[in-house]
Amino acid sequence: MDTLPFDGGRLSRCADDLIAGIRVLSERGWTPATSSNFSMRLDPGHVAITVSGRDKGRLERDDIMVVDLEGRPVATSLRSSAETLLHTQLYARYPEIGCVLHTHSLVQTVASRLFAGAGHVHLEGYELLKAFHGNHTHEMAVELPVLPNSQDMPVLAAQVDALLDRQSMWGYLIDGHGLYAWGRDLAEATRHLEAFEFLLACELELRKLR
Ligand SMILES: CSCCC(=O)C(=O)COP(=O)(O)O
Ligand SMILES: [Zn+2]
Repeated sequence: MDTLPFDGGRLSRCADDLIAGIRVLSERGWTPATSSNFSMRLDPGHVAITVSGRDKGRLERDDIMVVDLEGRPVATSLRSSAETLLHTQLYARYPEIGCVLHTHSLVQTVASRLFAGAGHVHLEGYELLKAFHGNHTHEMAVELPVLPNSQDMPVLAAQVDALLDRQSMWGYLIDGHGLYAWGRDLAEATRHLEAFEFLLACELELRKLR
């Protein structure tokens, strides 16, 4: 019997953790209509990622597969997320990244439309900015980029790479699409995702009141 090029036990543990975390996000309504995709680093060269087209609120172990850092399936005939390249480009670029989360919440999608013209959402003055790794005060600003949407993943990935060449960041919006957020592990990526969601909701509320 051939041996797998990754640790099967680690895959099972990652899949279980990922599925439990995704279920919480899905129960909040952040993964409508099979949207969204999620991944976790297995080892320096392999990533566990959701299979394309699955209902992300009802994932089972078989809905998580393995790809290499170029997004090629490993030891499976399943098709990984259509947006796999947006995950693997982050793992390939930053060895410290351990988890990438992508959701399509109402708040994220509305905000992406509203701020697409500006190209970013300016987040400043919020205590919750301290939720982002490396931030220690509310007296700072975070620019959350908003990229034009595309069905061409290499085009989108090139836009993300160009941004990462200029600024350090923990996430970005795609216009009319959703949010990508990441972190060193599942807990940190989830915290970043939740912080972006909350801060975007604040910005939308402020728009209504002004
Ligand atoms: C039905 S949502 C359209 C695709 C998308 O944006 C998404 O997040 C889910 O795609 P996947 O291939 O990862 O299921
Ligand atoms: Zn998507």
